[in-house]
Amino acid sequence: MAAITRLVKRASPSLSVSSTAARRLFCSESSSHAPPQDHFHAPQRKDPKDRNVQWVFLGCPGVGKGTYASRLCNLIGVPHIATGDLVRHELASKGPLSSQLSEIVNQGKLVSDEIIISLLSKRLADGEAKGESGFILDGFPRTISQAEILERVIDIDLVVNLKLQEEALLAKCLGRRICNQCGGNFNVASIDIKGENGSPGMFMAPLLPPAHCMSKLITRSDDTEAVVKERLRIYNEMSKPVEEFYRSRGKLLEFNLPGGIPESWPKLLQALNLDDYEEKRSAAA
Ligand SMILES: Nc1ncnc2c1ncn2[C@@H]1O[C@H](COP(=O)(O)OP(=O)(O)O)[C@@H](O)[C@H]1O
Repeated sequence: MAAITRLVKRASPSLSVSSTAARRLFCSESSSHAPPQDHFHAPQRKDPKDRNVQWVFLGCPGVGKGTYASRLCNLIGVPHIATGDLVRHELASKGPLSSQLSEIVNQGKLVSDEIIISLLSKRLADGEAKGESGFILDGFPRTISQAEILERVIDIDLVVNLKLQEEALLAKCLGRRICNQCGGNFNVASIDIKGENGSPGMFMAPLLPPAHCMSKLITRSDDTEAVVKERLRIYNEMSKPVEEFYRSRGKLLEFNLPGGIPESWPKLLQALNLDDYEEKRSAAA
């Protein structure tokens, strides 16, 4: 526990400071035959005191990375950058990549490093132009090669590995709903796992939308049972090793979700040393 506290303190020294914009990554116009890392310009590395946090959220599909990462981003004032959202945005824009992407995503496969890095670089460059500082990355890196490329160009302070009992993951993915008007994320699954043989039970209440979103709910095209199973398989094969990559660098914070948002959110804040963050921030203002 003490080691985790030290890790979190080291990773979030400037949480209460609205720091100046740190230099981020840019998308270069390099040839499509160049190795993926050549799509990044090396950023100027800044002392963590002079910028906001640069965190990564890892975890299986359905674990709730997006939910917790976006709540934390609202709390600490950094952008939530989810590569899945960047891919879906590209798909919806019907741009040159969209037909290629839709086939890959709807089979539950990973998009190539080259495409994902070019989407991420563009997002970071746009953010820098707007004066953003820091981020929480969600869904990237997802392979060892992505982690290595990222490490070459930017400092990651902390990696939060969210974990949930495996039997809940499929149900959580199948229960996901998005409001096609406001873009809000909801979940209609009610999960009630009985504890047995010493393993704890777990209850997760559905996260229902407000009445005005109810008739506008849509399901992601890749949230079908067959595709989710394939995504879970690919996570175990390609993304699980990324946990060890960061564990060996002393950057991994393991967090077992004890239940739904009401049970998990306060505990996550505690684990991140942010439980009294709002009070500290108003005291410092
Ligand atoms: N870092 C990445 N590398 C490769 N493909 C990605 C990456 N991030 C997102 N994708 C693509 O976008 C899809 C949706 O991603 P995401 O919303 O993060 O899904 P999940 O619910 O599986 O975490 C993935 O299945 C994959 O096809």
